[in-house]
Amino acid sequence: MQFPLSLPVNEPIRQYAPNDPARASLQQKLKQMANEKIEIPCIIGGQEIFTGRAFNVKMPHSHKESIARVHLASPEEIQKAANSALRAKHDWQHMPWNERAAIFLRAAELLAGPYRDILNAATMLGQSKNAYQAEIDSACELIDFLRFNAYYYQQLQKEQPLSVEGVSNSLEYRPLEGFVVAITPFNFTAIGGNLAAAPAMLGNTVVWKPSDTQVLSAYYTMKLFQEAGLPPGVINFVPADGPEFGETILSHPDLAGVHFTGSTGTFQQIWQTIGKNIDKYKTFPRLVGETGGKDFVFAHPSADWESAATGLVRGAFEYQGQKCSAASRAYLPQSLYGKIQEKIISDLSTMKMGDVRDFGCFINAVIDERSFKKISTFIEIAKASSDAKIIAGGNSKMDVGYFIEPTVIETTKPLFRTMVEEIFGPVLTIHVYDDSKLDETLRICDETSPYALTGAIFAQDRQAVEMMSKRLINAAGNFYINDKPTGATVGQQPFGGARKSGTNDKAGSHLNLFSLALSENGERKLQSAEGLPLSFFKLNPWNESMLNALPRG
Ligand SMILES: NC(=O)c1ccc[n+]([C@@H]2O[C@H](COP(=O)([O-])OP(=O)(O)OC[C@H]3O[C@@H](n4cnc5c(N)ncnc54)[C@H](O)[C@@H]3O)[C@@H](O)[C@H]2O)c1
Ligand SMILES: N[C@@H](CCC=O)C(=O)O
Repeated sequence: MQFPLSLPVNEPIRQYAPNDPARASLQQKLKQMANEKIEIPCIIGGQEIFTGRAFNVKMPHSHKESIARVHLASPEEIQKAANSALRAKHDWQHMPWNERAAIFLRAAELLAGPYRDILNAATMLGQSKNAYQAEIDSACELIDFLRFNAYYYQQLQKEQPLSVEGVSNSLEYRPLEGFVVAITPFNFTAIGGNLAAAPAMLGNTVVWKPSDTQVLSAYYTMKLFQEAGLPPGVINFVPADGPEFGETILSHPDLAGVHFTGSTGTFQQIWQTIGKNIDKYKTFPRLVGETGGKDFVFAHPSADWESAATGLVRGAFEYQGQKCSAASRAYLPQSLYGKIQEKIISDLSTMKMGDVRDFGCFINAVIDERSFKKISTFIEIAKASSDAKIIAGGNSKMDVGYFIEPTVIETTKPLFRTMVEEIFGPVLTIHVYDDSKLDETLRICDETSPYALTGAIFAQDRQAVEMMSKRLINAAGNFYINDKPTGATVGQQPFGGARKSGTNDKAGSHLNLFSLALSENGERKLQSAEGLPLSFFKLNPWNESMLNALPRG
């Protein structure tokens, strides 16, 4: 590895076009993986533990096919994982930082090479992503997280306080005292890997609980880290029942931090449990949580209607709307609505839905039966209401896989239920506003949902862009201008939201490293002739990011 590190470039995205050899190679890996049924153990202190408390991993798009059996940790293994993290801490923390970073940079190289097909195939089969959606997640985004975080880690160590004559000040960047818990969601393989790897790179040791419905790709991510040379016990891989895991791990006295991504409800539960246990801990655990969203697209009458329609279709329906950033409510002016509606319906009619192994399918399945039923309930609510009508999609079937058509609801009520609640599926609700009611509609958009994750405005009038950006400043952590609200790229659009969307610690930037995984320690040495004693102070610069608005032209 080359140290010092230079600023990385984002990993190029493979397209998997019909005659591309990369496509044939990925198809072969899909075939192989679909035909094997692996046993997935807990990996604690480097040891594989097959607990026998097992369940089958099924493909969401073909739920009669099971591709793995996962062994869940009981409270006993969860405790073991915490103890293993504590045992590994001393040696790991004292390894030179560039040696630790080198392990994760090696993982990035392996993932860009021989592991690419493995992680992409596991993400496609286990989470029902098409090849392109898997590529931007489990290959490119995870590679970027690993490379950029190593670079940011290097850079932030250069952040040192002022020293004046006779006084030498320094900041030491060190891991938290205790262990860190990474609790990760189903929808992004890269988020799972990053939530575990980022604190580890900084010298923390970690207990990682992946989601039940992402465990296949999480397991291969863990194998990748091991192959890259991660010492035993630095990351302990513990598939487990969520609430049981929470109750057990969050009462451990050495809990130092939680690195979480998932729903708002789960994060609130974690926070409450930590509050309840606050007297038990040796330190105040750091809490970093990126959570739910009800992301909007707002078109101004000056908008380029074609861009707005494309932004809506891609923003709402890529990966079946199961991105926390997915557009799920839209405010469109009456003057443009006819043309936008026509293009949305026409674009959707070209999108094939089906199995991920058919590379022609843009739309695949939603993650599981629970999700299928929840999303279908929202569609039924719209069908039954006189305040709403379905203008595209609306059908679903689960005989083979959990398939829900991309569905567009139009409502006359801006506070209709599907405009307010997170659905996390392929459902977009549109409210058409009278052009003269722009001001009132902006207020409604800002006040409708408890979340503030992503949002996009479409406008060509520069004064309108300025005015709308100001009016919606607290409504989104990632704010897009003339672009869809999804697809943040590491290093380019640090990602995270405020209000009920999380602690806004901006994954994919140095701010995330400051926020969770570092503790800082400043020292002032007075070296006067009188021989004044050493004194000591602490700095606390880990405030929430100020990056609320990240305009992109
Ligand atoms: N803001 C972001 O960056 C971001 C990114 C991805 C997903 N999300 C959000 O995640 C949600 C979808 O993911 P999900 O369905 O996997 O979320 P989830 O909240 O159901 O699960 C997340 C993780 O928490 C675990 N868990 C559940 N109950 C727990 C408990 N009581 N204690 C400890 N752990 C517990 C789960 O097993 C899983 O590993 C959506 O709300 C989406 O908006 C947000
Ligand atoms: N970072 C991703 C969303 C992650 C949440 O699911 C995006 O910007 O689309």
